[in-house]
Amino acid sequence: MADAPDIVDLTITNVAHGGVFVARHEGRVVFVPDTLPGETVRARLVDTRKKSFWRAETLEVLDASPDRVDHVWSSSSIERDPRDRAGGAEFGHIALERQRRLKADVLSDALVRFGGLDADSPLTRVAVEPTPSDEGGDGLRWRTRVSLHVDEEGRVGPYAARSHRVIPVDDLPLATTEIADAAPLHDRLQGATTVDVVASTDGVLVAVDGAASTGALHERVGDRMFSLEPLGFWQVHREAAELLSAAVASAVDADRFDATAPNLDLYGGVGLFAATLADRFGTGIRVTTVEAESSATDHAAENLVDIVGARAVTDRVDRFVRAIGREGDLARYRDATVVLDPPRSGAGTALVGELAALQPAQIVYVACDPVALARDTKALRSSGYELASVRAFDLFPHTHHVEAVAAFSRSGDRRS
Ligand SMILES: C[S@@+](CC[C@H](N)C(=O)[O-])C[C@H]1O[C@@H](n2cnc3c(N)ncnc32)[C@H](O)[C@@H]1O
Repeated sequence: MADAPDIVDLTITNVAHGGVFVARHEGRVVFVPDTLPGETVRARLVDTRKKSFWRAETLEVLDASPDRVDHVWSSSSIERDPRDRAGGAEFGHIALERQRRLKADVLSDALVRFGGLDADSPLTRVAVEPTPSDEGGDGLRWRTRVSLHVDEEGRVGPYAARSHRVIPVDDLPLATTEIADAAPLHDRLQGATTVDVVASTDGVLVAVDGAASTGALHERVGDRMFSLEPLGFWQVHREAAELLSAAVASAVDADRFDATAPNLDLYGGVGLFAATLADRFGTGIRVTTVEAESSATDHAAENLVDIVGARAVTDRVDRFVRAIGREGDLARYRDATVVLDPPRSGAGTALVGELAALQPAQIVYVACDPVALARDTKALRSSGYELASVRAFDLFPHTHHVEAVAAFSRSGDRRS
């Protein structure tokens, strides 16, 4: 068989999960970055090993979408050789409004294809909401955490998309101004491998190879201060913690909330959503945060000290939930509210099934991956839960990422 030609002209038909777009070449799906539906691009086929799909890189736009704009980060521009385009702003060439519609399409499509929802269900028609300050804004200067890499010559920068090649850059336009100013973009850090730059209420911290100059950082959400490890998990957009906390608070159905039930904040980090529940329903509530990192749990215990019935547990969520099941004390959980905020891979079908077996009154799922949310939605729906609401937020402008908050209630329960 003759080799396929390297360079092809492709017409883009759709957006796919993961920040790439879909074209077809000789009947085969080709995933292409740096483009938009409706565009025709000249592209180089770069991965043709798989039978089911190939990958290509965009070299030139032959017929541009009206939603194409100059890239917000010149270091990622299509004018550059694909190998030299900085990663991390893969939607930066798209008008913000259109970025949000594309993210909504990916979420809707996932809920239908993997979540089993009807295509015409109103629950699949989710609008991706901007944060208050990004409304009408440019979607820049929001990142409070940036991880950079150092190459063998000591140059500091982000990786190129889908690569471990360090790209030296002059600016970090998605990062807050303090971070962009503090990042050692022009230094030579020979022998180092990573640089993390973190902005918190304590100022900006620059950590080379994970070495932080402080024991803890602090973040404010409303009237609450949270302490956390310098490089520990915290929501990345400067408005994310406040916005997600409000979204979780309003996703919880007050009629189903029982302050005396063993309520859970799973994948709890330093206790953000346990505090959300207490701020909405009073500091007399019972709530347990479960988190795998013991250092985060220590901070959670400190952060939740005013909540009389709060407990912070270090455990893997799957082990914790399985242990409840083994204890046979399931009845206590029938009145519980569960908030869960798993990492990108989602909670997983097995854990979701075990959680559903506890039959909590309601589950609020905070998701940073639409497909993982959709798969877990399917598992919850087949274990006796109904999807009651979904909201989505543009907490990662100019990237393909989207955050969603989904509320589930036990099927057959009636609101009182
Ligand atoms: C997306 S973060 C959410 C943290 C917290 N809800 C917040 O908003 O700040 C996910 C958290 O889950 C923790 N984690 C990851 N896998 C876990 C597991 N299997 N069991 C318990 N915690 C886990 C991580 O350490 C991280 O703190």
